[in-house]
Amino acid sequence: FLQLATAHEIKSEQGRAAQWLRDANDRAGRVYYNLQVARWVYATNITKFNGERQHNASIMSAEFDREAAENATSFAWENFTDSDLRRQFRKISDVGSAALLRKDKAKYERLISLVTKMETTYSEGQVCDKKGTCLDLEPGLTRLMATSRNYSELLDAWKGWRDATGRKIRDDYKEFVSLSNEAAVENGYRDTGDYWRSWYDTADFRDQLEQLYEEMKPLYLNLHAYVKNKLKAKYGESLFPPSGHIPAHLLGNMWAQSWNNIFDIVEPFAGKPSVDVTPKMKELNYTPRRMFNISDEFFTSLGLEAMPQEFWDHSMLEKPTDGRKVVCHASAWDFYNKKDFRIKQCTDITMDDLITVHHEMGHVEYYLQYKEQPVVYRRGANPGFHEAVGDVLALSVSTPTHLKEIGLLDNVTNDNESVINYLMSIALDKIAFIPFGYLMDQWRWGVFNGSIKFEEYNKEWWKLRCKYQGVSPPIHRNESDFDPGAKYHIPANTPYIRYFVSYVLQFQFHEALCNTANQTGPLHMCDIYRSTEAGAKLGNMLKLGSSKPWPEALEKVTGTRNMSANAILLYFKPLIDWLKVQNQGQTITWSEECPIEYYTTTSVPSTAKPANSTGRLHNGFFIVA
Ligand SMILES: CC(=O)N[C@@H](CC(=O)O)C(=O)NC[C@H](CC1(C(=O)N[C@@H](Cc2ccc(O)cc2)C(=O)O)CCCC1)C(=O)O
Ligand SMILES: [Zn+2]
Repeated sequence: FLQLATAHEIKSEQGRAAQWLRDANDRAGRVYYNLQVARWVYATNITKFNGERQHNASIMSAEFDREAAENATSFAWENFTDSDLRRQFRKISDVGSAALLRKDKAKYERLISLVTKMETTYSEGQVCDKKGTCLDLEPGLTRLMATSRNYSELLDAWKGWRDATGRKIRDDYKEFVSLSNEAAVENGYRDTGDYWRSWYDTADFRDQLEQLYEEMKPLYLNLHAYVKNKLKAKYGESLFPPSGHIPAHLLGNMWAQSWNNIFDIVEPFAGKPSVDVTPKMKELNYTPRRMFNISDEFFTSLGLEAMPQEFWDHSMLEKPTDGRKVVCHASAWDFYNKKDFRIKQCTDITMDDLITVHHEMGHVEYYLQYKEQPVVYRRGANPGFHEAVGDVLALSVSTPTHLKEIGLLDNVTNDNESVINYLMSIALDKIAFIPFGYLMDQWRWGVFNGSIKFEEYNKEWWKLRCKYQGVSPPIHRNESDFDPGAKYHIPANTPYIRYFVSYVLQFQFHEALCNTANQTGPLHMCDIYRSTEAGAKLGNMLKLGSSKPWPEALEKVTGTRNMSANAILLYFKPLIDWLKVQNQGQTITWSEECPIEYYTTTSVPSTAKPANSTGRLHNGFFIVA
């Protein structure tokens, strides 16, 4: 047919196809708007009724996607000469899990019901003490993990959270995996992980990730060794397994994924102006609204879009006090009508949450910048780009000079010791995260491709946690536990490698924008505040959405088409050198296997007791006195 077709016929078919696409994009906008509204109503008011409404909206949206993909096949789009039409058709033809709808509607309904059920179990999770006082994850358990310095109190919260969430969704997750894989195969992929990686459109993606991890590993090993020594001094050597791992509940965070909350324990040089502005925020009676205004003002100082009035009118910036159950895990929302954009966050008055505010607002800025694109292109260049935007600005906001400028620091000293203190505070967030950001989807891809069996979900999770993060479970674990399920993104089925990619990209963007802003000092002191040139460079990339391959978007900002760890290593260079001196003569690695015996059954012999321990280590367990 094509050989015979004249250029004229192809041209007229492309004309018809372009018209069909415009119409399909318009209809998609309306369908997705209704889906987002239903999801928002449920996330901000968890009730049975709202859950059913959300479920039905998800079915409608999936039906639309499937039908649009079906109609797209009536065009010979693979042979179009117009590469943009081809790109739009390729994206419309990829329906994701909605492919299962075509094969078996009941299975698709089960798939989305399982995700809603797991995410709801997670969001309703609580830990109650003997007196019946119950703590939610936000703010109660998060504050406890950040501020408690009591080994067994931390352990109770750590174990309690896992009992209240992971353990409860273990079987649901197993069923979810098989349905999700069935959908992926129906959509033309080997398994769900294969589908998720396709969004990066990079042939050797896993090799590139491994390479980036290896380049950053020395920095992590040195930080881990230094922090472990400080924690041993604090809690006592005997509570640390001889294998070299750090018990996972001592790092100031429920998942040991960022360690900034234990800065006071690891601070290199005492007596310097504090880099933790949380006390100052409380002293100045900061409100969530003020935190969001600070972030909004940073974006507009760059010449980027301000949050529209609808954002301020309809966002949920605080945890409701009217008894409503909500999904507190922060999130940013595009309603695909070019007008409604929101953030839902149970904002706490902390530096951590000020960073999160910038992170979420970064998502909304991306939505605002690409809102004129066809709906199929209203995505990040790749998911890592979407996660990097807010964090890039937060790197500037976190500098002592910027914090002083906005009144959160009284005085700034930039002698060498202050610089080390500052870099340590940022490394506890950014470097500590690297192995966690890497291992989350290593585990999930293994589950999806079948190399990690259901009977070993938890064992394989802890093998990765021990190998990459060098943290170990502070209490015996078995296969009734499902510790991955205690991390939001697993029950909520949100992919995670995007954050690892973002932590690499955000330093590449930071370096490039600092050059554009003529910031000539060291990279870690750069603040792009008020640089409209930097803002224009960033904005022009954000406007692309996913309309171009991500290396092209990266090149527009940084001049290179490849991810590179050079920028993050440059940023932390003074700290790396300092840590190497601190760790001289020390072993900075740990034994690969976990310092804990596995009970492959689903119960644990009575001999192994929870560790409210004397600290004596007995075949991997802390035994009762
Ligand atoms: C409708 C919808 O779902 N929208 C998407 C956005 C989109 O795709 O358009 C969305 O809002 N996702 C929520 C998710 C929330 C957070 C998260 O989960 N962060 C990771 C890792 C991390 C931690 C610290 C940090 O500074 C940066 C990353 C974690 O907490 O483990 C919680 C706190 C920060 C970001 C997010 O914003 O990425
Ligand atoms: Zn994000």
